[in-house]
Amino acid sequence: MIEVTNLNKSFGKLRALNNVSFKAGNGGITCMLGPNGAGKTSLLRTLLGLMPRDSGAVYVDGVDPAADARTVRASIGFLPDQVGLYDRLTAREYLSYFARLGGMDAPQTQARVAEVAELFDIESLLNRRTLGFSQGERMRVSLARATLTRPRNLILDEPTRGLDVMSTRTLRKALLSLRASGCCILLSTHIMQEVAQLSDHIVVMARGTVIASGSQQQLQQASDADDLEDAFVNLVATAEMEYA
Ligand SMILES: Nc1ncnc2c1ncn2[C@@H]1O[C@H](COP(=O)(O)OP(=O)(O)OP(=O)(O)O)[C@@H](O)[C@H]1O
Repeated sequence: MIEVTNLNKSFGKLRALNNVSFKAGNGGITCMLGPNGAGKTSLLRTLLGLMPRDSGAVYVDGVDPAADARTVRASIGFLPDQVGLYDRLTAREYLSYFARLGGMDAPQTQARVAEVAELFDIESLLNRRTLGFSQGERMRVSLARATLTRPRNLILDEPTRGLDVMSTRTLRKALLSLRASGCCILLSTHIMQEVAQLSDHIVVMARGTVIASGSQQQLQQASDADDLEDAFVNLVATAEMEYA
């Protein structure tokens, strides 16, 4: 469970996060939607304690990342906006390394790597060095790493970038199965179809502020739109007009 209240973060004069508040519950998928520069990545980084906030409260399973970043990070699987693999390692070595870091012994590591490889359909990649992996292959290995330790919370920054239709479907299936197991999933994306198919709750951001939140139906009703894309465009346009 992730709870954010009145979160603020500025870079010099630029207010990247402006009184942001929302909740992402367990056993649910919360999708964060926003135009470029809305503050989505800044928000995710602040939640992990990777970036200090100026003010406001953040709790992940009741723990403040500013007070105990270690505990919070141990409870979160994170897919960052830039995924980096260790090029000299095979995908199996890479995943095993993180499993061991997460406290698994050798047999547990072997079993869990096999499970996530199946979940993200990367069995055929396991024995290849990650150097030269395609964007989609890198992404699937990174998603497998993010879920390795069965985190109670999963934070994904644009998880479908670079994925083809089949891989996107594999990801969708994996996320729904993680949701069913009670995981709190928070993801940022630009892809409306993904939000429409996955979200239990949507948080729309623009210019560092939450401008709307609710179910897809609630957002469409609030903005008098027939589909999510129109709702999003209407909400952002209204916020931009108010800002101007
Ligand atoms: N380290 C930083 N230093 C200065 N400005 C930053 C920094 N990180 C983010 N910003 C600025 O904060 C604002 C929010 O950026 P952020 O990356 O959080 O947006 P985003 O919603 O993730 O955008 P996108 O969809 O383009 O990835 C932008 O104006 C960005 O230029």
